[in-house]
Amino acid sequence: MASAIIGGMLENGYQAGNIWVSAPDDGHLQSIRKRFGVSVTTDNRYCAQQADIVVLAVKPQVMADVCHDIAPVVQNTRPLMVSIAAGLTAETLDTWLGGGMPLVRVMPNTPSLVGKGAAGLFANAQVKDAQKTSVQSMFESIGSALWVDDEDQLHGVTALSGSGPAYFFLMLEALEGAATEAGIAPETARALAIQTMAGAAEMAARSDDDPAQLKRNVMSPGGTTERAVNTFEDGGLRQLVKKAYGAAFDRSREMSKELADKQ
Ligand SMILES: NC(=O)C1=CN([C@@H]2O[C@H](COP(=O)(O)OP(=O)(O)OC[C@H]3O[C@@H](n4cnc5c(N)ncnc54)[C@H](O)[C@@H]3O)[C@@H](O)[C@H]2O)C=CC1
Ligand SMILES: O=C(O)[C@@H]1CCC=N1
Repeated sequence: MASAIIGGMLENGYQAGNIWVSAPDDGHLQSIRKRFGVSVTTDNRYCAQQADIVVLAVKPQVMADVCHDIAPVVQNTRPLMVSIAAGLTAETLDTWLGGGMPLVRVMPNTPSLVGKGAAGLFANAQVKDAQKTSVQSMFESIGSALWVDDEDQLHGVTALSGSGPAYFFLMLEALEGAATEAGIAPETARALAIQTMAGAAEMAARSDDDPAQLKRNVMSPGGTTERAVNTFEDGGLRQLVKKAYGAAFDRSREMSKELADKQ
């Protein structure tokens, strides 16, 4: 996710010379330096010390250690902290960082890698408007960025756009599999399925009609689509989507509680 953010920022006029990246593996860092021209270090404290904005992009399970390590530095320099970790609340992160920090939580997604990300953002009370604008333009450089007023809504964003790419990849896998079994060459099945998904998404984004109407426009009475859509409905697709969404939502809440207990 960090590489996606850096790539998007550089393509949109941010200067590589203003970006520092820290990670434990020097080999990995050197490939990032070559790819993006950014400055690199294995020292998280040194990295944090350089910054007006510190983006925390590690896995939730290692976040406590990273925050405790940089807390003395950021308490001194007071940069804006941005976390992209799933589940970890602003309060938990702020506690780990020593308290009183301006902090934005972002839930991005992997299509950020191709500039088509969808991110939900939440700012704590310490964040100034100018800082909100800076974070918003960072994430708009890799897709769309929408604020939520209530941090709890980030669970809903995680279950929607954070995890969402996987739901659509699953649909692609299933469609491609069905078409291949019916005799279409695998590469043709994949190409047609991908283009159909991309085309449908583009139409939904551009059209004044809602998805239900766009769906009806494809369903000729007595035709093939009507038969397939009825099969989805009869098979309980809506209930299944609701259940899967709820499972991701509940897991996000559960992770918040588990991680808040970690010191
Ligand atoms: N993968 C996804 O679809 C999404 C991930 N996220 C969040 O983004 C965060 C990162 O996830 P990914 O990019 O998928 O993981 P990743 O494993 O690809 O990246 C984690 C990075 O952290 C670095 N790292 C590990 N230990 C470190 C330490 N002690 N100090 C500094 N850097 C360290 C690693 O070098 C690695 O580059 C997670 O918190 C996750 O919840 C959020 C939205 C979507
Ligand atoms: O699956 C996860 O926990 C992370 C958060 C959203 C996407 N990947």
